[in-house]
Amino acid sequence: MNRQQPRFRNKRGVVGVIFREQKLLVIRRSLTVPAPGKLCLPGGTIEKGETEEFALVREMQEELAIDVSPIRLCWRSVTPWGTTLAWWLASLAEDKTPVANPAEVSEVHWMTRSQIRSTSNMLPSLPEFLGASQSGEIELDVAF
Ligand SMILES: Nc1nc2c([nH]c(=O)n2[C@H]2C[C@H](O)[C@@H](COP(=O)(O)OP(=O)(O)OP(=O)(O)O)O2)c(=O)[nH]1
Repeated sequence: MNRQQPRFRNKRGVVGVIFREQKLLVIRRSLTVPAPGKLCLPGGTIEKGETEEFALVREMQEELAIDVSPIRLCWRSVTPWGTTLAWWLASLAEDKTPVANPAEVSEVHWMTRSQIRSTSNMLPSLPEFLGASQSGEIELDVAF
């Protein structure tokens, strides 16, 4: 048979790393999306043809109704299910308040490292991110 193998392409995601007063913007996923109720950072799938920065800005708008400015990529990781994630530092104007889009997000919090550590039910990438930033593998622009 002369049929081409379908080309396997892993899903790609982008994650927003956004600080305010040395606290990290964290969300809890809604009950109607994959990984319902898990704590994680805001983000989502990079659509075909999008740059990472464009997907970042779009996802922050969709999930939290905020306009963020991408600063720089700070980490790349791969989930246990094969999604590659681009973690982008981004800034948010001080007078802007994230508002959860309930279709995707059930809670929004600004959290310290220890507050996140003492919370349960999170995506595995979140403690991995904390560990990598603590070990110096990830360089952040704030004390966290
Ligand atoms: N948003 C987000 N996704 C994460 C994190 N860690 C992690 O492994 N993921 C995974 C879960 C999904 O497999 C993938 C994309 O996230 P998602 O579930 O929010 O996006 P989605 O596919 O529903 O796409 P979309 O509708 O939001 O565009 O990345 C994280 O901290 N934040």
